Amino acid sequence: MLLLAAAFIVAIVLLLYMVSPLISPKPLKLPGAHVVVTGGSSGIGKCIAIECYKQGAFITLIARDENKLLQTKKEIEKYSVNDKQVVLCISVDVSKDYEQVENVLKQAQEKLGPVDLLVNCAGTSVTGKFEDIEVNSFERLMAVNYLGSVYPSRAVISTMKERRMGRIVFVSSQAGQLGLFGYTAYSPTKFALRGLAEALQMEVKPYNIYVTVAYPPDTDTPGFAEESKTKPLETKLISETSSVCQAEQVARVIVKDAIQGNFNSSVGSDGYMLSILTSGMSPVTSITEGLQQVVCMGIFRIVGLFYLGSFDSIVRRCMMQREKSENTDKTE
Ligand SMILES: NC(=O)C1=CN([C@@H]2O[C@H](COP(=O)(O)OP(=O)(O)OC[C@H]3O[C@@H](n4cnc5c(N)ncnc54)[C@H](OP(=O)(O)O)[C@@H]3O)[C@@H](O)[C@H]2O)C=CC1
Ligand SMILES: CCCCCCCCCCCCCCCC(=O)[C@@H](N)CO
Repeated sequence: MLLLAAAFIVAIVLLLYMVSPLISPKPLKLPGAHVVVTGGSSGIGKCIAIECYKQGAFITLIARDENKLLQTKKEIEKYSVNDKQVVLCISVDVSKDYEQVENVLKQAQEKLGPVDLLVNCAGTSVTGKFEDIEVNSFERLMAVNYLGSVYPSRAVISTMKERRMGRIVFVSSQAGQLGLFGYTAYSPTKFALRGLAEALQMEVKPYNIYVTVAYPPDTDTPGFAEESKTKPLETKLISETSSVCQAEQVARVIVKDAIQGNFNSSVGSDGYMLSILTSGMSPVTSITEGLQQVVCMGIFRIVGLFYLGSFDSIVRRCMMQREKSENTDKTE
């Protein structure tokens, strides 16, 4: 009986591997490709641009601050691998006006050709307790992190469909896979990207277009330094569960997954577990990935419950500490 079951499983796995070419895309060739990186003037976006440039791509950087853009352009150009390579800078707010975004992307495509890979990395964060976060921050974060990824993607998708090729990356966050203390304004914007990515991927797969969602952990960047200035103690302690990554490392993983057309992109062992655990009904891009999800999801849920328990106890401890110090303040 056991033997029969084992034989059955082996047969299924073999069958799956036989159909695997149907679901695994052909890798994108970066040499000569046009890569657009929003948020390309700083942090993770900058490192993604450098990584692609090192592999021979032509780059368009998009961000608001012109000086930062020019400075980054110079920095990237140090890594050129041939003398034809170009770094184009475009100063625009990706979250304000769709027509403006569409226009600048049209200009970029006139100069450097149709976009082969769009990386939506422009984003920002605000942390704090729900009642302390200003109401307009909820709107602003949704505009920058979510709509700021919708607009550039919407502007390039028709050409990608016509060419029957293209890659789109959405940079979400581990905070887009689980909700944590302090991230009531930020997390929903990153969860939203996942919904967008799943729906879009189903639409464009027959056109040979592949979508990647990246879920980076805390990463050492100017944005992270800014965020840390006002982060609640709870958020800090919870985040310390996993260590801070280098932007170069995160960028390398994202570029590799985008080239391969992987739907999911994660860094580190926590990232791996979270991605398996939260894979839900997301598309699968390799048989091995699917099998890992089937086998590990239950076990990782158990691991996750322990993490959640420790997060709850951090929150409770901080609350008691605060109440205690408020009481001593009163009696003094
Ligand atoms: N660092 C981290 O710990 C993590 C970051 N992430 C995500 O990765 C992405 C990059 O983060 P990080 O490298 O830390 O960020 P940085 O703050 O270092 O860089 C953000 C980039 O986005 C640009 N940008 C911001 N707002 C806009 C806008 N409205 N229009 C156009 N460009 C804009 C900035 O340029 P300018 O201000 O000139 O416009 C800058 O180039 C974000 O989406 C973030 O949420 C995810 C997980 C962890
Ligand atoms: C099996 C389950 C394992 C669970 C492990 C959970 C670890 C949680 C740590 C979360 C850190 C939050 C990252 C947010 C980063 C971010 O987006 C901001 N820094 C942006 O600036």
